Amino acid sequence: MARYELVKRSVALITLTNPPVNALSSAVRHAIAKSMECALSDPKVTAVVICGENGSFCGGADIREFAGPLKGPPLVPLLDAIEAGEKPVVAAIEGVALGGGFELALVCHYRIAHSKARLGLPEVTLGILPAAGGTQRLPRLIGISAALELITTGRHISAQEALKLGIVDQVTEQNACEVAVEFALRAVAKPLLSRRVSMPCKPREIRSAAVMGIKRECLHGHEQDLGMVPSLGTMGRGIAVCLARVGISVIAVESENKLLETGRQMVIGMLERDAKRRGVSASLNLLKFTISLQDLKDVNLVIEAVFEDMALKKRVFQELSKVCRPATLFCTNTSGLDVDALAGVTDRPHLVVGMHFFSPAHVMKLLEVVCGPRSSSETIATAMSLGKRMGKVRVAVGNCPGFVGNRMLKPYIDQATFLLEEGDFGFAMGVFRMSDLAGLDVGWRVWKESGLTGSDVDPENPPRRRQGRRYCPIPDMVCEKGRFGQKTGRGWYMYDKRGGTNAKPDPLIQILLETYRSKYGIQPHNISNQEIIERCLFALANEGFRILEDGIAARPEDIDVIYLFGYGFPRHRGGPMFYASMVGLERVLERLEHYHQAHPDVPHLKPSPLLKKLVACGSPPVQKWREHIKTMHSHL
Ligand SMILES: CCC[C@H](O)CC(=O)SCCNC(=O)CCNC(=O)[C@H](O)C(C)(C)COP(=O)([O-])OP(=O)([O-])OC[C@H]1O[C@@H](n2cnc3c(N)ncnc32)[C@H](O)[C@@H]1OP(=O)([O-])[O-]
Repeated sequence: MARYELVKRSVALITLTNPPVNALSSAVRHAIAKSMECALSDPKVTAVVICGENGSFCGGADIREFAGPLKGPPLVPLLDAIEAGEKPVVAAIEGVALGGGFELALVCHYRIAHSKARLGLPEVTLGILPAAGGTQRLPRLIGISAALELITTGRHISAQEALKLGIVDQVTEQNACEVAVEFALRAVAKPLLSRRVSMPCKPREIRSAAVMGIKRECLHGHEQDLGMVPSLGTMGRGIAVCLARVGISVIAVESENKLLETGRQMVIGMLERDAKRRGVSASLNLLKFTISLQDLKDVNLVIEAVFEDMALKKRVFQELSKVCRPATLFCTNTSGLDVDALAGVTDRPHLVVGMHFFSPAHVMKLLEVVCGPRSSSETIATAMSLGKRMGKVRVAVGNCPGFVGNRMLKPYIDQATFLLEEGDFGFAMGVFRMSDLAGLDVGWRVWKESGLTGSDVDPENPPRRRQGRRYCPIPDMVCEKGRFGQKTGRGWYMYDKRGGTNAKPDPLIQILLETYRSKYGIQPHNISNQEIIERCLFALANEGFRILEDGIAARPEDIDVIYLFGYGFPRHRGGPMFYASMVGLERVLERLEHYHQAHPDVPHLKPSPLLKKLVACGSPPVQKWREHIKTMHSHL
């Protein structure tokens, strides 16, 4: 029922022989157990390959034995023992690996599939669930949502899809068994721990990383030849410094020699100042600067920090897929773009993750690690552990526009814009100062991309409303005047120079406001500090409740950490969610209801269902909110 032979002098080849589909009958299970015992105890054997006779790996539990009592060794402990063994086991999958056959492949440390192979967990079609570890191992390998889809539909997938999902390590057109034997020989010296799918996920050790950025100016004109245009922008420089100062070798990518030299000097200067301050020597020998993407072929990980433009980022990842080794992790430093859409253009979606650094990256503590639906647990664990090594406060978040921090910022800024006043709440800076610092053009571009403003939008039809809700066009008007904030020396405030930080009220903004109000017949009235605080901060927390409901953040404390470390939320207030609990959820709900009634065209003021639910449950303390949240993100 299984043939055992030694090939290439050191590989134990176990061939299942139970026609027609090598199902796991009691005799087959018995033969596998005996063969594994031989392989693990024979010192000549350094690796094992399991395959099936006649071009079929294994069709699963033997349906013909379903009616009778269980005989022979049970499958689960047998599979656990294969996974736990100290010699690498490679599955050579030809034909089918279904049900228990797929589960057998999942306990092997590596999986090689023939291009025509099909894999799946069809148990649901028989009215049962996978019972030999598939429901546990598959989600660990490819994430809950992808695994759940396969388990609940029973769908068979092709070898190519299995490769994309990260289920198999290699697809071959040749004899899968022969390829697997060669693969097994190469796997002999490698550590097995991270290959055991059922074991807790271990992060990879990152020794070398590449950081690449593209300046906005490079967006147009050169885009056809991406290999030539990468350039180390502000974020890229900060990230390179963070990596080098913790002992990781860094290749920083620039687009041309002139930019390369400027970038090199800036990074070296930053590292030297940092080392002096800390009383250590600067790790300059870890840095390499290049204008060739080919130099990235051997790095463990790439952090892409190009200009925030989806088309551009996609092209970068397509190029990286061609250049880098298949095992290289790809991280995108984006402040809100769809990480999964980027993963989708690569040849390794499971190795793609978001790393949202905050500017300046070598100073700001916060790092949002954005888990795409296809990011593998190992990829996320590696990004989290790399962030830890870089001294960051890491928060794993889900993938949605703006993730956690920037998604919550939108209703907060909206309220401030509607009010056009500053609150005095103890924030490191008010909304308008913060917007000037971040750059007003950033939000303007996002609004244009989402069709809220721009040349295609008629601002008067209807006025002050867009996409069925209230819209304040004043920020657009400020941007149209070329006032992008501190970097242009003018924004909501005026500054002594470009890049200056000394903000003064600008009479021109006052004139703009007055003209605007008179055009639309708006009678300005006094707004109390209390209303300013309530509308801004309760809208902020309200979005936080929605984020919890959507499973984008795992717990309210994570949201608070993001706001404390990334957005200057006053420490003594504990973060927006803790603040809401201190004010009292009932009060927050009552005020939001009040403001939503007064402004029914502002959906962000509508109390979230989770807030209502928590109030209905007697307003439990923050640490108990999790018990009331239905949606849990697979990776958080
Ligand atoms: C602890 C348990 C854990 C586990 O989670 C539970 C399971 O694995 S549940 C199991 C999960 N697995 C499944 O649900 C797989 C169900 N099987 C299939 O989907 C298709 O048969 C397969 C795709 C394999 C081949 O399709 P195709 O090329 O169109 O060919 P075909 O359809 O004409 O079949 C050819 C011959 O193979 C025979 N046979 C097939 N499977 C088994 C089996 N498991 N056993 C025995 N025999 C099996 C079939 O009866 C037929 O025999 P015959 O004497 O010539 O009449």
